[in-house]
Amino acid sequence: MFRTVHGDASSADKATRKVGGVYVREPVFEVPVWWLAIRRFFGAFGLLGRKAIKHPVFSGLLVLAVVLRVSLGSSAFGWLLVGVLTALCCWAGLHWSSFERAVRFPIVSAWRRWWVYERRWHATMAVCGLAVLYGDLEYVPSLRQVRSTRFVDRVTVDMVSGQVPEQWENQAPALAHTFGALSCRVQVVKPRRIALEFMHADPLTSTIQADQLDGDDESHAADRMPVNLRALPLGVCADGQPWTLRLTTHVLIAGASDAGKGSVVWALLRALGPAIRAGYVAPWVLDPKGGMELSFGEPLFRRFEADSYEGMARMLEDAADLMDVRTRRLRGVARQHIPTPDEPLVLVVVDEMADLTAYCPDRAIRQRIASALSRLLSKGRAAAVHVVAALQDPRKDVLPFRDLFPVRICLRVTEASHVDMVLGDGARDRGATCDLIDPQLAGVGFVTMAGVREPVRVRAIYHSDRDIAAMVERFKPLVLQDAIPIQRSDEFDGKGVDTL
Ligand SMILES: Nc1ncnc2c1ncn2[C@@H]1O[C@H](COP(=O)(O)OP(=O)(O)OP(=O)(O)O)[C@@H](O)[C@H]1O
Repeated sequence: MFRTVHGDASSADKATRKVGGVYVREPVFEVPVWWLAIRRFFGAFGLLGRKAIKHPVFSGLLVLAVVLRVSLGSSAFGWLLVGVLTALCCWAGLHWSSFERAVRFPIVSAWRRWWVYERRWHATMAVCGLAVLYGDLEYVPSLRQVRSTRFVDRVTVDMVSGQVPEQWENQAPALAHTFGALSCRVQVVKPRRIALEFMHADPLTSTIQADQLDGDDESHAADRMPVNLRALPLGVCADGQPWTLRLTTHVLIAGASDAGKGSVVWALLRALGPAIRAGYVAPWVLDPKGGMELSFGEPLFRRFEADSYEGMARMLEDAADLMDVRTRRLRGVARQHIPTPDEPLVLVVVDEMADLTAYCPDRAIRQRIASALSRLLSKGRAAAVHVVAALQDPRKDVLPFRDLFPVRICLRVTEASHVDMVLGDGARDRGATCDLIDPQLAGVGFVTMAGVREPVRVRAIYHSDRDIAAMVERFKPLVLQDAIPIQRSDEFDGKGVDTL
């Protein structure tokens, strides 16, 4: 292999290097200075050319500007520039979000790539032990792409051979500090490629207002579900993107007192608002805390029980029976019940689950509740009978069925051990530090999301009493349907139906 060596290094001693434990003396050629100058000159052109190809939009605009300047002359070109700037300002004023996506973010990305990352890349990789030495050559992970948004820089990196994402996860705090970010998260894009998400501003420190994510589209056709159950907007993720929930199964919301569990429930009810109004979703609500939290929303609910444990046990049994009836009807016909106004999705909302499963003083009722809940949680999904339960204490003796909730949201908890109980083993080690959430940040928590290895930090929309009153007025059902026909599962004979 030939290397360029300079000055003193051209002496025979310095041209000696160690390869695989053996010292090798390489040949040294004397090269005239004029040849080196020519090589440098053309080398610089080559570099420029490569940069131009790498950034085609920027180089295209530059070429266009030069061509226009030459063909139009300076004053016409000046007016053209003023026109373009005015058009950009109008665009920004009229539709800021599209302007940000198309103009601001690409410019910010290019700037941050150069100023924040590229300048310090090599040194940072070396200092953090992410550059690999092989023989006397140093292999540095290559920085492929930087995409900046308002809160996050997503830096795509090709790892060098022999590296695994865990090495980068171990260095994530050091990388965050070096590049001046609040945190760094490592995501695997594909084998050998990862994305580092540097959060440089936290969108979750301010309260998310009810109208901030108001994407309700009430112009849907009357003959289909007016909301997307696979992406119900509940709040904002730490990268500034909307936090959406897939309501195709049961959901557990865990968090200490005042952690903001109520705000998640209200955000969910609001996201379902158009479907509640049109009758596609029927909330059956149990508020064992005496109706303090959820009674405001009573006009939205098909059934509401806040006073008696007996009534709550009865409601859960009814839901389980309804589920059984639907399951029998679906057998051999379909694998999933499609909600309609006549056969709506039943959303069983329980404000404090421990009140029913652990603190209810009547043992017989507790057993009825446990039996109905375990039936619902093990089978309710296909029959579109979903349970959404809030819970303060996630220990197994308080909620023995917590593993039957496929979707789990963990807000602030009082003990580190609670995090893995809610989100699953290893969730806290992967970054879900729910026990460290600032008590001032009610509604902030972590969720696991499909396709993302690490738990995602989120904050729920906050609904004030006035927002809730407006929501109730806006989404109360158009037709008062106070009954869902139910056949008791133990009496099912395929004939008549009871009506509750
Ligand atoms: N998403 C949020 N954003 C901002 N503030 C919030 C949010 N959620 C709740 N809060 C604030 O925290 C307080 C407690 O919230 P909430 O009643 O929802 O908590 P909780 O977890 O249901 O408590 P508990 O279990 O004691 O009923 C609210 O009164 C409100 O002031």
